Amino acid sequence: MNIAVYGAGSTGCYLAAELLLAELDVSLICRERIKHSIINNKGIHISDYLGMSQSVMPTEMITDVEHAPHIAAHFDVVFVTVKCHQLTQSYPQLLTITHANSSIVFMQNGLGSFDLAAQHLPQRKCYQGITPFNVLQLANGCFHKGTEGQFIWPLCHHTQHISHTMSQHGLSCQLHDDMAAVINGKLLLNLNNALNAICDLPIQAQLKQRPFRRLLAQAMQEWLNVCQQANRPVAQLTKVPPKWVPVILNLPNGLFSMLAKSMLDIDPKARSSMWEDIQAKRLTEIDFLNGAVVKLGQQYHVATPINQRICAAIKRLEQGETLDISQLNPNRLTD
Ligand SMILES: NC(=O)C1=CN([C@@H]2O[C@H](COP(=O)(O)OP(=O)(O)OC[C@H]3O[C@@H](n4cnc5c(N)ncnc54)[C@H](OP(=O)(O)O)[C@@H]3O)[C@@H](O)[C@H]2O)C=CC1
Ligand SMILES: CC(C)(CO)C(=O)C(=O)O
Repeated sequence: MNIAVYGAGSTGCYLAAELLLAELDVSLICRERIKHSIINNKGIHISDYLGMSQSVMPTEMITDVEHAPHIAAHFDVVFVTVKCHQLTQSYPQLLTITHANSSIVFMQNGLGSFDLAAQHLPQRKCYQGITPFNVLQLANGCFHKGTEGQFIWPLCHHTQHISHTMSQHGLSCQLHDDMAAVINGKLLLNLNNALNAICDLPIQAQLKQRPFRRLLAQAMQEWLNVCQQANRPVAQLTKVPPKWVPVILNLPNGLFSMLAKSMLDIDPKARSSMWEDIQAKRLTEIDFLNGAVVKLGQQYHVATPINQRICAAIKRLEQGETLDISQLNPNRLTD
C-alpha cells in the first residue's frame, strides 16, 4: 500500500513518522524547508510528553507534484494535513496522485473544509479523520506530541489495514464509523484553540486560571446548545461526557485541578495550533472553529455571543493588533 501525507507540517510529519515506524511505505508531499530539515537532520524525529523518542526517514519527499510524473495515480491512501484554508489549492494535485480506489483522509480541525473538499473530489472516496493531540514543530526535524490521544480515522479497508499493521508494531490508532459525531466532539475541544492563542499561555497554565476556564466553558456550552438544537451528536473525546466538560471547567481552582489531573495528560509546555499560527503571523482557522459555531448558531437560532467575541478578537490578532482580554467578557474576568 502506497501512502502519502499531503502537506506534511506539524501533524503530518508526526503522522508519517508513526506510519513509518509501523514499516508502512510513506511519502511526504511537503515544502522544501521541511524536506531540507528532514534530510539535514537524517530523518523525522518524534517525541512525546511521556518521554518517547524515535527517528525515521520517509520513503520519498516530493516538493513539486507537477514535476513528479512517477507519482501520478500512485497513492492508495493520502492523509491531507494542510490547514483548512489551504485545501482549495490541493484538489487538482490530490486527484492526480490518487486512483479510483484510493482513500483520501482529510485531517483538518473544525467544520466546513471537508464538505467543500468532498464536493470538489466526487471521483474519490473522501473521509474525515482527526488528530486529537497537539504536535509542536521544533527545530532540527523534531516534532513533539504534547497531549495524550491517538489518531482517529474512519473505518474503511485501508484504515483497517493501517490499524492492524500499527498494532503489530506496538502502535495504535482508533477507527470510528461515525466520524460526524467525532468531529463535533473535537470541535468542542478546539474551542480552546483561540482562547489559548489570546491568553498567550501554555494550555496547562491557562486552565489553572478560572476566568479563562469560564470563558471556555461558555464557548463550549454555546456549541453544545447548537448541537442540541441542530440534532448533531457529539462524541466523547475526554474522560467525561461532553455535557460535563463545561461544568467541570466552571469549578473553583482546587476542585478543578483535582479532577483535571485524571482528565487529560498534558505537557506543561503544550499550546494550541492557533497560538502557533498567531505567533508565526499566519492566517488562523478561526472561521472553521468558533466561526463555524457562530454560523450554525445563526442557522438554528441559538445565541453564540462568546464565540462571536472570540472570533472578533482573533481577527484583530491576525491584523497584528494587541488585545485587552477583559473585553471578551468583562463581567466574568474578576476572580
Ligand atoms: N498542530 C497541531 O497540534 C494540531 C493541528 N490540527 C489540525 O491539523 C491540520 C494541520 O495542522 P498542522 O499540522 O498544525 O499544520 P502545519 O501548518 O504545521 O502543516 C501544514 C503544512 O502543509 C504545507 N502545505 C500547505 N499547502 C501545501 C501544498 N499545496 N503542498 C505541500 N505542502 C503544503 C504547509 O506549508 P506552508 O506553511 O508554507 O503553507 C505546512 O508545512 C489543521 O487543520 C489543524 O487545525 C489538529 C490537531 C492538532
Ligand atoms: C489537540 C488540540 C486541541 C490542542 O490544542 C488541537 O487540536 C490543536 O492544537 O489544534
